[in-house]
This record gives sequence, C-alpha cells and structure tokens, in this order.
Amino acid sequence: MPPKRKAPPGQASAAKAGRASAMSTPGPATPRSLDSSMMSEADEDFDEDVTEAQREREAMLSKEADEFVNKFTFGGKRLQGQSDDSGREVRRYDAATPFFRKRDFSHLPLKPDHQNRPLWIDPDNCTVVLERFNPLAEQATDFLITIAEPKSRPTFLHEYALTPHSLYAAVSVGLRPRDIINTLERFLKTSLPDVVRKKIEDHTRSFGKVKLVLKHNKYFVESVDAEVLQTLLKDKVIGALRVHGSGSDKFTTSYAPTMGGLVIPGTQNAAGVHQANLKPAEKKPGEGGGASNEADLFTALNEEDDDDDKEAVHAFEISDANVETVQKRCLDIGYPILEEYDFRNDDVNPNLEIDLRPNTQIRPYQEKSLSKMFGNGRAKSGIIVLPCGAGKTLVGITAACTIKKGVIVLCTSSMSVVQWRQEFLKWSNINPDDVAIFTAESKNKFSGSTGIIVTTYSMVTNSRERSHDSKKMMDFLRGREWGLMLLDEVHVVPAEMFRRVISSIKSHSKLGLTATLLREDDKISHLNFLIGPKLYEANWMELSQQGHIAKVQCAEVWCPMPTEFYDEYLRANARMKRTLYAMNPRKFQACQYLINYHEARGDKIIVFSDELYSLKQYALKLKKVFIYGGTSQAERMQVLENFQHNPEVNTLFLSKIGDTSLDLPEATCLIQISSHFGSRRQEAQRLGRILRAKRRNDEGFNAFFYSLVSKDTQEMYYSSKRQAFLVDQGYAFKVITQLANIEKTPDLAFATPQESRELLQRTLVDNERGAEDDVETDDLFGKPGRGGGRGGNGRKNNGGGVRRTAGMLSELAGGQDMAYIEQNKAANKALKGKGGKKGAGGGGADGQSKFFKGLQREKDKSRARGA
Ligand SMILES: Nc1ncnc2c1ncn2[C@@H]1O[C@H](COP(=O)(O)OP(=O)(O)OP(=O)(O)O)[C@@H](O)[C@H]1O
Repeated sequence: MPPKRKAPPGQASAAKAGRASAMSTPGPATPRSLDSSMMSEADEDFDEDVTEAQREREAMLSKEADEFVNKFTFGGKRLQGQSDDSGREVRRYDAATPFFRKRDFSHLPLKPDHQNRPLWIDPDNCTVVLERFNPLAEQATDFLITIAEPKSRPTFLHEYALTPHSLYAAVSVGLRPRDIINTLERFLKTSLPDVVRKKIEDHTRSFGKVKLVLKHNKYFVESVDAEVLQTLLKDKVIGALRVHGSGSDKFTTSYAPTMGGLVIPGTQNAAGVHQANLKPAEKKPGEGGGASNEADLFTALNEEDDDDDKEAVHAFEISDANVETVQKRCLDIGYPILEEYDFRNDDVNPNLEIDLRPNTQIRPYQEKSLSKMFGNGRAKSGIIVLPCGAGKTLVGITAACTIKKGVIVLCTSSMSVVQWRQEFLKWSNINPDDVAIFTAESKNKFSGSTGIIVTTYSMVTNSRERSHDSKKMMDFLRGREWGLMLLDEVHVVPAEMFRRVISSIKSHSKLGLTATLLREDDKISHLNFLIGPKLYEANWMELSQQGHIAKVQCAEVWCPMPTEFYDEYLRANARMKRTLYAMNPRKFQACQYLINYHEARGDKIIVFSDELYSLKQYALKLKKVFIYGGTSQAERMQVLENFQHNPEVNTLFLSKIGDTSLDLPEATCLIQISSHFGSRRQEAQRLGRILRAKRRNDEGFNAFFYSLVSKDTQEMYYSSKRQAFLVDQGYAFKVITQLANIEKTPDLAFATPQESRELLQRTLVDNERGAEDDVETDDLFGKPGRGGGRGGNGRKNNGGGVRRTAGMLSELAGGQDMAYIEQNKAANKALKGKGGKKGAGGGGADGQSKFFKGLQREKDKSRARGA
C-alpha cells in the first residue's frame, strides 16, 4: 500500500488528486503538456504485493472504521448533529468521519472569521496545514518556513510540522516563543490549542543554553548558565562522558553574542546586503526573498540580542568519539545542543582570502537558505535541501565566502572533487593555489596558512594501508581546525562514514547539501546529530515556476501483461518476477512508442532500468546506446558526448549508475522501465536528471517523466510508494492506461502472440540460473567494474569485465536470437567509428558480463546434450 499519511481533512485527496487525474496520450501535434484522453480507471489496485502484516493491519483498521460508523451513525442511531439521550448535543459526524477516526478535530471551535485565516492545526502531532489558496498564504508560508519543517507541498494544501529542531531554528533567528505563539494565533482558524502552546514554550525555553564548541582541536560543552551545566553533569550518560584531568572543567571563556554586521556575499547587490538582520523599516520596496520577508512579519524581534556584552561561559570537555552521544542525550533531556561558530570572533584560525566574484548574484532561495545558516550572525551547522540543478554548489561556496576560514569539502566521487574545485574558481576570487585536491591521483596541500581542500568521503575514511603521501595528507587534515566542512550529497553517505569523517576531522561548522533528505532505511535522523538539523528545504514547484529548474510533466503508464507472462509471473520467485515485469512486451511497446514520439518532437531521452538484463535487451532491440556498470570509462564518455552533440543519438539507456552525478542538460524526457523497489530517493534523483534541462526557459517548455509499470504486479505498489516524495513536492502523477494508436507504431516489437511467447521463453531461459548481479556503482563517473574496482561510493563493484567476441555471438542459440543480438551490438559500437579503440570493454559487443557468460554456458550445454 502507498504510505498512508495521517492527513487532515482534504490533504489526502489533494495529494491523490494528482495521481488520479485524467490525461491523454500525446496526440500527433507537438503538445506542450500531457493532455487527457486516456483515463485512469483504478487508482489503488495494489493488492498484489500487500504483505500479510499489512493485510492484517488494514483489516483491523477497516473493522475499527466499521465499528465507528456503526456506533455513531447507523447502528448507534446517533445521526449527524443530533442530541444524545440526555439531550446533550453530540459531535457532528458525517460519512467521512470514520476515515479520520481519532484525527477528527471538528470539535475545535472555529473563529468567526476563519475563512480569512489560512492555517489549521493538529494538536496531537503539532502538524500545521496551510491553505495555499488563502490571500494570506504567502505571509503564512514565510512564517511557517521559519518555525516548522515542510512535510508536503502539493498544489492546494501544504503540511508543516513543528519539531524541536524547527522551533530551535526559529529561536536562533531571533524569534521569541511569544512571537511564534502570537503569529500562529493570528493565522489559525481555531484558537491555538493549549497543548501546542505548551510544547512551543517547553521546546523553546532551553534552546541555545547549551553549545558545542571546538577549541584548540578539542570539543567542549558550554553554557553561560552554570546550573544548566550542573544538570548535564549530573546526568548519568553525559556525566560519565566528561573528560577529566584536562583542566577543562575550570575552563571559562567569553564571547560576544552579536547579531549585527554579518554580510552574506552575493545577495541583492553584489557588495552584499545585510539581509539576515534587516529590520522591517530598512526593507526596500520590491526586495524579495531572504529573511527580509520574515522581518516583515514580526514587528518585535528580540532587540536584546544585539547586546554586545561579554558573558562568562562554563564548559567541560568531551572526547571526539562521544560528541554524537552527548548531542542525542542533550536533546532527550530537553537541552538541545547547539553547534554554532562565531567565526567573526575567531582569532585563532587564520583568515582565508575569498570573496564571491563581483558579478555573482545568488538567487533568492539560495539567499534564504543561507540566512537560515547565518541567521544570528554565527554559522549554524545543518543541512540545506535544494532540488537537483538548483545550485547547491554555489550555496556551499557562498557559505565559505561568508566564514572566510579554512574549508574542507567532501564529495562522493573524484569527478565531483574536480567539479567542486572548478566551481570555486568560477564563482569566487580564491587564489587557485589555495584550493587543493586530495584524491588517489592528487595529494596537494594549499600554499598559504589556510585554504580549501576538496576530497572524497572514501579518501578520508579509508581504513586500508595508506601510501606515505596519503598518510601525510591525513595527518595534515587531522591536525588542523577547519572553519567549515562542506558535505555534498549527504543522503547517500552511510552514517558510519560520517562518524568517521567527523571524528577524524575537526571543523567549527558543517554544512550538508542534498537534493532529497530521504533514506529508505530511516537513518536520516542520525544526520541531525552528525551534521545538524535541516536548515532549509526549497519548494520544488516554486523553483520550477520561477524558471530555476524545469517544469516536469509526470506520468505513470500502465502496461497490461499478456496472459502467458502473467501466469509465469504468478509462479516465479522474487528475482524472476522483477525480470518478468520489466520484460513485459506491452511495456516494451510502450517504451518504443514513447521513444518514437519524443524523438520526433526533438527531445533527448534517457531510459532508466535497474534491471540489467532488460536494460540490455531493450537497448539492443531498439538499437540504442546504453551505459551500465561494466561500460568502460572511455566508452561512457564517448556515449555521453554523442548523446549531447550528435543529432543521430537521441536516446540513451542507463542503469542506476546514472541516478546521480549526471549532468546532461540536453535531456528533456525520462522513461523508467525498472526501478529499485519503492525508493522515493531514487525517483527524486532520477527526476533530477531533467530538472536542469537547457530548454527549461523556452516558452511553454515541459520536460517529461514516464514510469512504465506492469499492471497488477508488485510494480504498481512500488511505483505509488516511490512517488510519495514527489507528490509531496507538488508533482501530479497522471495515469495513462492506453497509448493512442500504439498498434500503428512502425515495426512495433512483439506485436504477435508468437513473438510475445518467444520473448517469454527467451527471458525464462536466459534468467533461469539467476541473471547477472545488479551490483552497480551509484556513480556514473566512478570506475567501471573490470577487476572489481570501487565505485564512487566506495562499494565493491563487480561489473562484468569479460570481453565478448563475434565468434561467441554467432554461437548463441536460435536464428532469431542471433539476429536479435547481432543487430543489438550496433548502437554503442557504431559510435566507436573507425578510430574507436578496440576492446575498450563495457557495454557494447565488448561488454561481456556474467549474464552473457551464463548464457553461453547454457548454450554450450544444450549443444552438448544435442550432440
Ligand atoms: N545564483 C546563480 N546564478 C547563476 N547560475 C547559477 C546560480 N546558482 C546555480 N547556478 C547554475 O545552476 C546550475 C546547477 O548548479 P549546481 O550544479 O550547483 O546544482 P546542484 O544543486 O548541485 O545539482 P545536483 O544536485 O544535480 O548536483 C549550474 O550550472 C550553476 O552554475
């Protein structure tokens, strides 16, 4: 079942509206968007894959709902708006009531002018729902972004959650609890429930009282309130982790909690405007974005914060290894620990000469995200979430230009390392000698007393024997205090890797960057302690409306399975099921149809498949180029270059190695034929591949994202689960059940029952022994698998490394099979041209893999049997 959001009235239907809405197949003319002749019939027919536990749970819920209906409506004879036996008015229940069960808050009295107010609140879980169509929606949005975490933002209703971290973030930009309460009260349709009021007061009372600071390469827990520190030391977990004997307990210092004077470079005017602290009166008309809007909302910000008095601070030391435990415990006992870097008063670490170039202007959402980081004049550690192609790199660089101390950048691959360095040189005036790279190939230090090091997670966490140079470099990295640690793509890095990075390299502030703060393993909460809370999450829809990322039309194409395929599917094991629903001939035809259609209208298409067998079969049959883990680096580059510049090469088949790190602004259409179960992250990452579309600002331009799913199979369930994140971002998935005139497609594959049966037989035989491993590096630019190299994510990569020869091909069984494969090798190989390197390995005819070897063995055996 799709994840069931506990939605307030209207929310669920708003989110669902997108999926269920009607659409039509693209007609013969060049449409600007998906239209609507092919209707979705069933929306939620996902029985196939529902587990036993889920079934039981649903049965229970449905029983509960029935009982509820029975009690309050028909069976109990208490009908809507009626009095009970004692004459007391009973709550009003209607036919929809059972669906909300305990989450029905119709008893909260509405204010008389509630229509004019944009917010609803769920007192149980502090969820706030915003009516986007309300005239006050803009103001309310700015307010909510400051105090709450966005959860779901489809077209009409947005959902936010008040969390300890979000409330802390609000306090740290200068809002007092009473500002939060009063403003909420103003926007709410009901009065603010006491329980929420109390939560806000409780959660904000102790914020900012405890700080984690780095001094002389050691971590200290600090507070200006000696009593608070005593409370922490008396705690059985924290007390035991205090480092004694370093004199740390007597350690006191002073700091100036100033707010004024901070300049985020690149804002509004190139010289830098003090957006974060702009007072309402100072705001110039027409200035959008940034904290200035927020300043509008709150007339009474905490003036006392401007006080420059120095205060005594009490502190005790903790070891590097215990930082995370102490942070977690402090949050549990109501003293969320705050990691802030008062970089302007750091006289210990040398300053870095770095500024944004004068012509660099950061965009309003980039500025807004940075104003969350530097909200009170210091650098708060945390994570900024911006969609792919929205310019996370520039956000990181601007943070570095604001702090102006040593920076260490951690990336997922050595290709990204090179790109980050180039971006630093492009956007800032940093001396090239001050940006050094630490990878397997290059181990340079910067020339001056401080600088920037760009490296990969695996370089700094590598536990194998290091070379002499690497060791020296690691000592160099460990021996310094860094002002800022930039962590790229934080959602893909294992928590353990972060732990190792953070415990070996000391930095005063950390900024994590990601497009989707999503992990299916729920480990994402670890990032709160390892890096910091989410500071800002952009609204994808807003960015696409403003032209910063492309507008995308999303569609799910339902492909029925021929009976014989479906029979096999029902009998097959899990692995074979996946192969069968990917190899469904109706899906193949849909893919062929969509490729033809979009190529004809000038699109460049990427077809994604996680299933290597089908990836190759599709690409070969359709004579298209493809890249997967086993494709050599040279061949990858050649294929990508052709895809970008060669008008003859308009479709590229990619395995999951292309999910990230792929910058192909030419691509305007994505077709997904197989994917990784219900991964919301993968779905978002894949969509991200077309958000940068070059043509995004052409009038009426749309990019297209199709998911092809085999009807009545597990894919239906996974697909709806995968879409949850994008639906929350406001994307509407339309359902196509019938592609118009598909049967008229020239050379339509598997058009006869005979061909369809042959495909089934071949698929079964080919995969009988278990097809090749799907072990793939996540990184398109990581090393291909030959010899078991390591991908950008440090995982072992088993990609096929055996070469295939023409002789072997000719021996593959069956005339039609041979023709099939022979025509197939053409696409990648054709690109090599006359001057192409022979035996470059990889995807084309050279890219031998376990699958082909297995197949060959199978054929050899059957020939032997025949003989
Ligand atoms: N303020 C800006 N002004 C002009 N161009 C910008 C700005 N911000 C970003 N860009 C451009 O937008 C493009 C995308 O930026 P970037 O590569 O940093 O995106 P990203 O968010 O890191 O994407 P991904 O998640 O796919 O890596 C780049 O070409 C970058 O130069």
